Amino acid sequence: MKQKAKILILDDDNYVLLSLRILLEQHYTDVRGINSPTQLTTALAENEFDIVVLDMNFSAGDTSGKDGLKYLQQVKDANPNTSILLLTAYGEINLAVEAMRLGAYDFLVKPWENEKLLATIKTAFELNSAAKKIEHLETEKSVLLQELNAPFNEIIGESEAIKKVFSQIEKVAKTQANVLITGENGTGKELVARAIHKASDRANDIFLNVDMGAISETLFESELFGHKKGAFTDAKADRTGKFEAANNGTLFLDEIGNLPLPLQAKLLRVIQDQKVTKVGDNKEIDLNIRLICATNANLPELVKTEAFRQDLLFRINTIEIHLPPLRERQEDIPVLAQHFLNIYKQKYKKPGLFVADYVYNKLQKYDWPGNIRELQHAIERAVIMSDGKQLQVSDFNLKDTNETEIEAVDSFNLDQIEKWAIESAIKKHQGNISHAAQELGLSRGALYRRMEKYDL
Ligand SMILES: Nc1ncnc2c1ncn2[C@@H]1O[C@H](COP(=O)(O)OP(=O)(O)OP(=O)(O)O)[C@@H](O)[C@H]1O
Repeated sequence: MKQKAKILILDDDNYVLLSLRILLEQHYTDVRGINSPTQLTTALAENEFDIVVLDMNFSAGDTSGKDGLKYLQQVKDANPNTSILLLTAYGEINLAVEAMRLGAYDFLVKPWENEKLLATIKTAFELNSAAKKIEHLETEKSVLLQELNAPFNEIIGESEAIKKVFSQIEKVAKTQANVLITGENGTGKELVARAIHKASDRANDIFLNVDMGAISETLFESELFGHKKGAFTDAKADRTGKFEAANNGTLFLDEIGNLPLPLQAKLLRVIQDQKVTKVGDNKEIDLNIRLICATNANLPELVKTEAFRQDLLFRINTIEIHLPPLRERQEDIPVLAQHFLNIYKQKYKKPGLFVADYVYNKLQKYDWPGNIRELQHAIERAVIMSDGKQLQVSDFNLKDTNETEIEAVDSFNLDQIEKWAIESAIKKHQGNISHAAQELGLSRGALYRRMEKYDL
């Protein structure tokens, strides 16, 4: 079968042109010939050639090869990815060197041997295709990296706690230190790991996330270290392990506290040696990996009960970054809520939606056991379910606090009674301020002023 390739031959000898075309057309789908350099500009403008076969000498009697070098440059300028094969009757080595320096793929002396010419063109074409594939993968990679940098990868927060985390990220990113990120589920541990990677010298390499809790004990070595075909019954082909795949980049081992003790020993060895060996192989692969681990467990406590190896803990926690739960950084709740609201307003095409201050107050009082992930989901759900312009507390479907009954007043303090009446009216009308104001006999503005006064 013919190879799908576009080849151009430029030679002022019509006999050479014809024989080359007949030869190459047997192997390639699109072969064109031109016998004058004056046709070169148009040919290059109209086509993207994979290969150009170029004569070196055009003006009769000129053997300096200068013409060939000039046209070589023209082809390169038109498309730097085209492979150029030069032909000359006078095989001068210094001319060949000069041509290669200017970017020619190879150089053949006339009269050529057909087999050699075909072999040269075949290799040039294969290299050219590989280069295109790499270029394509590079583009794909940069698109993926851009996606990773999308809104969900921005760390939002204004609290002292998150400012401390920002400063820790900045200090640690450029080093090679192993980092342990601790915090409850949904506090942003993975986000912080990605931020360290993005700010490190490895930013243009891979960030590979492995959930240690999700890997079965039997497949652990094969998944992490890889295996050779035939290493065990199900090993039908060679497999690259996560460590090898993350080489030169950052490996993020999430839920490291869930790793059973025997596997901790295996992991420790690889981290210590910075080398990995595939199951069923005896070749060692050198590793150059930035390791970031995360856990929601208290590892020192697990060390005390001998559920986690102390030596492994020392290896992974050169620097420790702790993410406090959201309930301990309430100042972040309104900015985070606003951030997610902006994202979901756009996603669900509800541009006018907003959240009143008193709703933010409620969100701040809720304890968010699922942390930022729970807040994010609550906002998404609220945006989907809302039909008006304003999100109400009831849209958030908050467990506990939303259902909490407003305690009845047990005093005759007028302020307390007024606060109670306002809270009750708002609750009765499910956060609809106009209706609550009407019931209370107040204007909307007056009700807002009182809500502010009582911090509702
Ligand atoms: N400070 C923040 N700013 C913006 N988004 C955040 C922030 N922290 C967390 N998120 C978002 O909350 C969600 C949960 O974060 P992430 O997965 O990083 O948490 P985690 O601690 O790794 O959770 P788990 O322990 O369950 O794996 C993600 O969608 C993340 O983008």
